Parts: sequence; structure tokens; C-alpha cells
Amino acid sequence: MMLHLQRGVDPSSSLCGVRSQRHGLRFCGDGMRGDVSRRNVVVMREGMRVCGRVHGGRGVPAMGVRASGGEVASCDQEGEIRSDCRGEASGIAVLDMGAYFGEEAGARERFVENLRDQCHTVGLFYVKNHGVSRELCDKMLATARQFFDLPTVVKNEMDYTASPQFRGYMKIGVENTAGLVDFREQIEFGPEENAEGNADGDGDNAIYPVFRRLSGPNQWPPATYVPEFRTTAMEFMEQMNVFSMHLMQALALSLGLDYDFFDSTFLHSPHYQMKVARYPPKPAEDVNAGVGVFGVGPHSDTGFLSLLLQDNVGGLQARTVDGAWIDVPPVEGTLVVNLGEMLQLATHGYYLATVHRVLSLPGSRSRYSIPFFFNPCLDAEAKPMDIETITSKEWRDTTARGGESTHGGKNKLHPVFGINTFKSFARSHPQIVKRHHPDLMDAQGNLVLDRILG
Ligand SMILES: O=C(O)CCC(=O)C(=O)O
Ligand SMILES: [Fe+2]
Repeated sequence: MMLHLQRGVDPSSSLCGVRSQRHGLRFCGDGMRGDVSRRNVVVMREGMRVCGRVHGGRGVPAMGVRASGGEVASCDQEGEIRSDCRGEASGIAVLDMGAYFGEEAGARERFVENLRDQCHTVGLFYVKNHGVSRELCDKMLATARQFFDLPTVVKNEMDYTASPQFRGYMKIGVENTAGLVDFREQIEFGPEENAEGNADGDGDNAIYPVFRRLSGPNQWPPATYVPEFRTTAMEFMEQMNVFSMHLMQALALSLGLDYDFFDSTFLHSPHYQMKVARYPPKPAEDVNAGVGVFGVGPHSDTGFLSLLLQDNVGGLQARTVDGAWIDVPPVEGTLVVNLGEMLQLATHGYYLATVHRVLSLPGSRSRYSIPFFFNPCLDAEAKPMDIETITSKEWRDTTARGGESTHGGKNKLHPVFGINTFKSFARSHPQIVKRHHPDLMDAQGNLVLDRILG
């Protein structure tokens, strides 16, 4: 079995010194392989050298372990949105990225081992000292709230149906997850780029794979209403990217691979996706009428890594391998990390794509969250990993747990990341395909899957 994670276009880009055209990221090293003690992880960001150091992030309160239950952690600062709520952590691990970068002997090895353990047994954990500035996190949540407080008519000016890249504002009810309509409004973002491929039918369809149409510009809230939204969100995505790449390097080490194993598939131009979301409290009548309490129903994420900045309201829950739902309450200074199905696929289910959901209970206030999905270049291909590349005996001896996927059946994952992503957007938003990609739809309004799958 080989984790055959490769880019279709430029395999030589795995060499040291690959530079992201988009973000100016650069990861460099000399072939550290499974040797987690080497401290040569170097990131160049916007010409700045951030070598083995992280900034921001305060400590977390002591964790209390408790059994799962419907109780949701909340904070007493009514009305103020911050990321610093003190919640109990349901026994979910808090990994300290500061230890990974620090000088203490053995700390990096312990971090990596713990990471492997959490990925294998839970698939979801908190990370503190992640390097995404605390002030920026708070500002991101505050500007999100400013946006959602705007009149509907203003929000609709950036309606996602205007975007061939499926980006922009989606009102409540537009998205559904595993067949259940989500009870949240959100803005979809991706890397800020010029449109590639043939979005809107003004290029040559034949020369580009269909996933190139996912590249393009974002729709931004009007600066007159939320002046700092764009700069804040751009900086936030940048810092989340840097953190994600560090985590991918740590994940490579945790699998006994060279630390830069994933660099070529991600570094060149990771196709991340960010949602800025508001979950209003569910109307009590709906809940009483049996409509349910879900902001987002149970699902696993399709990509590689999902990172989450959540405010202090709570409501996120994860399902353990034993089938119990446990709270993933806000924990001060942390981001929640969960693994997606492509990583699960690549590791034969050794690493778990955890099923999770969001509860929106009546009476509580709106919850704001920023999920960030870190994914490889659009042309990256994920295939199951070569077991021989894994050095650890424990790994070889372990039977894969075969984590559950919510994307089985007709909606199977495609190994090429971009195709998979385009297909799932197209399935969820046929009206965008009809409007912007009419060549991908037949006269009956069905997707032309052969064309999408290439
Ligand atoms: O908003 C959250 O807490 C999680 C959202 C989520 O799971 C998703 O968008 O996939
Ligand atoms: Fe999710």
C-alpha cells in the first residue's frame, strides 16, 4: 500500500525550496525522515523567517474529563464574541504545538507520538500554541458578526449564485449535510486568485480539467459596511495555512515519513476552503415539532485537515469510535483539528475521519465559527499508502480500524482531490452548474458526470 500522494503536474516540486506562488510560503529541509528530533522546520512567510518558533496562544485551563452528554459548555460574557471561553474538554486531547517547536529534549518526539495516537484513536483534538495570533482570531470572529448583523439585502449582494467558484453568501437552508438542511448562514471563501479554466464559458473547455474552474476570486463584503473584513480574512487564511503546513509536516513524521513528504502536494497551491458561519439558535417550535436541533447534521469532512475556530457558545460534538457523542466545547486559545476522509483513505483507515455535528439549541445565542479546510493542490491524487514506507512496527502490526465515511455509496470519494471537490459542489449546487457551467449539465438538468470525472 502506498500513500501515493502526488501532484499530477510537477512531480519535481517535492524538492526543497518549493515556493508557493500564492502565499510566499516556503518549506525547506534536508530529508529528515522519521527523525522527529531534528529542528530544521523552516517557514518563509512574506519574506519573514519564522524558524521553529510560534507566536500567540495562551495556555489552556486544566482539562476535566467527563462522560458524553447533551450539555453544551457556554460562557458568561453575554453578547461578547471571543475565542477564549473556558470549557471542559470532554477528555479530548489538547496538543501543544509549542512543544513541537521548542527546545526541550524529547518534546517533539512526544508531540508526534501523541499526535499519532490521537489521529488513530479519535481523529479529533485541540491544538494550542498553533501560531495563529489570538488577536486575529478575535478580530475574525468580530468581523464575522459585523457581517451577519447587516440587513439581508446587503448580504444578498454577495450571493454565492453569482460565483462560478461556488463562493459567497449562503443564507440559511441553502446547504445541506448528509441529507439534512443546515441551520446556518455562511460565506464561502477560497484562495484569492484569477479565474482559471473555463468559468462562465469564455474559454476553451477542452483544455482544462474541470477542477480548474474552482480557482477564482472571492466575493467580499462591501468595505463601506465591514471595512476590515477583507484584510482580516486574508491574514487569517494566511496564518491558518502556515499552521496547517506545520501540522502536515508533523503528521508526516507521525507516519514515519520524511517531514516534508506532503510538501509537494500542498505547498505549491493548497486549495483550502474557509467558511465564516453563524448558527442562530433553533426556534423552540421547530425543535418541538421534531425538526431537530442540528446546526449541521452528523458528517465527516471530505478533505485532509479541518481546523476550526469557534467562539465561546459551544454546540460542536464528535462521535467516538464506540458511537457515543461527546462535546467538543470551546477551550481557551485552541483550534479544533479533525481529519478528513482523504487522509483516512490514504492511511487505510488508520487515521480516522471523525464524524461530528453541531447542535443549535433554542434559547441560546447565535454561535459563530470559522471552519478552515486545508487541502492539497487541486490536481493532487490520494491513494492508499505504501505500508513499506511506514517504519514503525506498531504500524505494520495494526489492523486498520476502517473509520466510517459519510460519503459512501453513490457519492464515493474520487482520488483526484479537485475532481472530488468539484463533484461535491456541483451535486450540492446544481443551479450554479446550470448558470455558470452549462456544458456540464444535460437537457434534463442532470450533471454530465463523465465530463466532470474527466
Ligand atoms: O461550525 C462548526 O463547528 C463545524 C462545522 C463543520 O463541521 C463543517 O462545516 O464541516
Ligand atoms: Fe465538518
